[in-house]
Amino acid sequence: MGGTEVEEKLMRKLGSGSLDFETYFSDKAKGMKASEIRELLKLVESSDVISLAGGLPAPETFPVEKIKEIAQDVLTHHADKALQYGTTKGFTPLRLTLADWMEKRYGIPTSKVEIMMVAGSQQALDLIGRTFINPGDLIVVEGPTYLAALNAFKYYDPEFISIPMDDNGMMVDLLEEKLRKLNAEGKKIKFVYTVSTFQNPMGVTMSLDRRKRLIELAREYDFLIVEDSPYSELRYSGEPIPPIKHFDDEGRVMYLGTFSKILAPGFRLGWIAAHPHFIRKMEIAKQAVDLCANTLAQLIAWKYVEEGYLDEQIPKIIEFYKPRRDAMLEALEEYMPEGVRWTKPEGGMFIWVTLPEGIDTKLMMEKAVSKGVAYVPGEAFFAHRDVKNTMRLNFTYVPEEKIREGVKRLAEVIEEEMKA
Ligand SMILES: Cc1ncc(COP(=O)(O)O)c(CN)c1O
Ligand SMILES: O=C(O)/C=C/CC(=O)O
Repeated sequence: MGGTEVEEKLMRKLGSGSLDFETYFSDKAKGMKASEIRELLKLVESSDVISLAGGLPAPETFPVEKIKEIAQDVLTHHADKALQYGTTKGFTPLRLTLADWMEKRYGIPTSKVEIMMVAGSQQALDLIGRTFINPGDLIVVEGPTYLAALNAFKYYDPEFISIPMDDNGMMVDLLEEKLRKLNAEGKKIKFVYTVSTFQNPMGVTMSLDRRKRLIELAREYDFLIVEDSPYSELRYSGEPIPPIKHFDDEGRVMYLGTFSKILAPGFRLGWIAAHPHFIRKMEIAKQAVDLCANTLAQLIAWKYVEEGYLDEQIPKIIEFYKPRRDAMLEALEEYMPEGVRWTKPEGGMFIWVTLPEGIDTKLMMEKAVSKGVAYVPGEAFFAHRDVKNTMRLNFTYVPEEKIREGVKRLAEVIEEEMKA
C-alpha cells in the first residue's frame, strides 16, 4: 500500500472530526501551496505509470557497500561524535574538506568562503529566505526556475521578478534592462536566484559571458547572487564552466551545494559556501530551526570525500546517466510531432519541452497518467504561473527502454491534444 492510500485510509477513519481544523492555521500557513513535484511523487509511488516527473537520482548510483563500510568505521571509531548533537555550522573536518574540494574543482579560494552544513540545499533556500527577505523585497528568479525555491522564498513575501531563459541560461541583457528601469525608479533588487549549471527545470547552463556580466551587474547595482548548483558535477558532454562564485571577489555570491545527486538524497545533507558574515547570520537562524544537520550523515560524508571516494564515484554516475539522457533525446526526436521543441542539455537531470501555444500541460496531465506516463507541468516553475504550454521531463530515474516507452506514450497524448 503506497503512502497516499495510507493517508486516505486514515482520513476516512478519522473523518472530518469535531474540530474546524482550518481555523487554527496561521495566515502564512493558509497561504502555503503543496509542491507539485512532491505531490506527483505520491501519485506515481504505487502505480505502473512511467514517471518522467520527479528529479530522483537512480538508486543504482547509491554507493551502498562503501556507505556500509564507512558507517561501520565511523561508528567504531567516532560514535561519540557521530551520534551526538553537533555544532550548528557543521562537523569541522567535513567543512574544511569540502572547502578544499571546492577550491580544487571550482577554483574558489578557501580563504574567500566559509562553509555551513545544512539539511539539504532545500533548507539553505529557506534559511536564505528567513535571513535576507523582507516582505516586498524584489527577488529576481529565472523563468522558469526551481519551483521549490519559489515555495521556500514565497513564505517571506517577496515580490518576484522573472527573467526569461534561453539555451544559454538567464537572459542577462533583459535583466540589465530591468535593473536600469528599477534604478530610475529608485528601486533595488535584494538578490538574483539562479540554478547556473544544468538548470532545474530546463537543463540549460548559463554561458561564461553571462556569468561574468551578472557579477559585474551585481557590483554596479549592489545586489547578491544565490547560485544553487546541485547538478554541476553531472556533465555528459561539453566543457566545464567555472561557477559564478569563482568570479566573486567581494562575497556577493552564496553558493549552494548538495550531496543529493552525487552521494544520496536520503542523507539530507547540503552546504552553503559564502562570506563568513552571511554564514554567521544564517547559523543563528539555523540554531532556531534544527540545531544542527544530521551528524552521522556528516561524518560518513566527511570520510567519503576525504578518502577520495566521491571523486571516484562521480565518473560512474556520469557513465550511468549519459545513456539515459541520450535515450530521451533520441526518443523525443523519433516520436514527438512537428511543433514540439525541447532543450538539449549537456548534463543534469532534466529536459524542458515546449508545446504549441494554447495547450495546457496541467490540464493534459490526467490523460497522460491514464496513458501510463507522468511529467511535471511547467506552470509551477514560473513565479507568476503565466506559462501553460511547457513540461519538465526527468531522465535519470527510469532505464532507457522505459524512457523510450514513456516518451512514445507522451507523444501520443500530445498528438491527440494538438488535434483536439
Ligand atoms: C535546483 C535545486 N535546488 C535545491 C534542491 C534540493 O536539494 P536537496 O536534496 O539538497 O535539498 C533541488 C532538488 N533536487 C534542486 O533541483
Ligand atoms: O524534481 C525535483 O526538482 C526535486 C526533487 C526533489 C524532491 O523529490 O522534491
